[in-house]
Amino acid sequence: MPSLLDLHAVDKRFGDKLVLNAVDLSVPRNACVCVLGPSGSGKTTLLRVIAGFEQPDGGHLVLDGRRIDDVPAYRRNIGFVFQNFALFPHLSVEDNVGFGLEHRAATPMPAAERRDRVRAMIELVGLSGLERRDIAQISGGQRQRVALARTLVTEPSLVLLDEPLGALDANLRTRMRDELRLIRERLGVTFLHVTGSEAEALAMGDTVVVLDAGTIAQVGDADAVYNRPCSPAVARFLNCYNIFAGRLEGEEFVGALGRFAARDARSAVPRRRAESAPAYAIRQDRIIVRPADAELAAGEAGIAAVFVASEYAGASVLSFFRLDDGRVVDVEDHLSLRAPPVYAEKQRYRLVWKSRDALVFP
Ligand SMILES: Nc1ncnc2c1ncn2[C@@H]1O[C@H](COP(=O)(O)OP(=O)(O)OP(=O)(O)O)[C@@H](O)[C@H]1O
Repeated sequence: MPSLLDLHAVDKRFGDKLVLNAVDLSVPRNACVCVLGPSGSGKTTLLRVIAGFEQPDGGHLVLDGRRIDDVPAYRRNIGFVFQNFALFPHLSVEDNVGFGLEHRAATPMPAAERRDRVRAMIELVGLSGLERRDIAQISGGQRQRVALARTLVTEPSLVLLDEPLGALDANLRTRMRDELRLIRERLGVTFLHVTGSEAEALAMGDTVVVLDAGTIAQVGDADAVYNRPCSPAVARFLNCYNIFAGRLEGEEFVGALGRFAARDARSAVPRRRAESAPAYAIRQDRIIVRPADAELAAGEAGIAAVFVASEYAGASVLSFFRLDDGRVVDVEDHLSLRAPPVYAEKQRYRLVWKSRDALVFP
């Protein structure tokens, strides 16, 4: 089936700065595509260009088989959910949700039909009973739902969400992630969601797109992006890899940490970015902590390090080890797999991993 939205070589400049650089992107119908990128990578600009709030400086956009470059924002049938929700504080929940319908550019809708649509949408996002409340009298999570309902009630073909969970506290964010997914699936609408949170992108995206300084660095499902980041930069955004610099010498990766076999490491990493320096990456949860004098088995690599501290992170414990050159290596122990680790402070250990679990970026 043809995609709902296609961007072809889209550029956007602000002054001298190329903020979007030849962006090619396909958004399938009835899917959630999450764009993950650090602050300043161009996520909001990408959404604003798609919505029609900004004009691209190059390339073109196709929505539902139709070029939309010259279509004004209000006629694109694209919804936008802003990070700060942008609700009207002096209006009730119901009036906020109804606002979009009331001010439609096309023919006005009869009042009774409008009311039914608003009520149905309020029910869908789980806010029945709060219709008459002012925005100031509801919680952050409820405001989030109002913002979503206000966008969805106009039946857009595509909904753009700009860090929609960024204003919520951590607990609520996790709950709303599931809620958003369920609502999207129920309506069969397409979401293009941008976020700086790798957890959010991996949990919500049927497709995850990694944006690095205005360029698409990788596109894949969550599993592919998480397990096979295509560059050190992507691995860094994922926040779950220890990354070491060095160079490839024959079948070994050589760096300040020593020499590691790269032959059976997963060195066939796709598409090396021309500007990225060689690197060796090992996921935090692939490292096993052994006594300092433990021997390495065949196919294993390891380094000596001193335990510094641990911190609980919900279902896992993150432990920090200092290497001889001062750098810190993070080790993650999933509590579903192992008992909580007990490491002695300032004690020396050997951090061990299977060479084949390492990623080598030549
Ligand atoms: N209207 C503008 N005029 C000039 N520069 C801009 C404008 N809007 C954005 N920029 C610049 O473009 C770059 C990308 O900004 P953008 O807001 O798209 O990034 P982002 O990935 O959404 O960041 P964040 O996660 O911090 O919101 C930044 O360097 C920003 O300063």
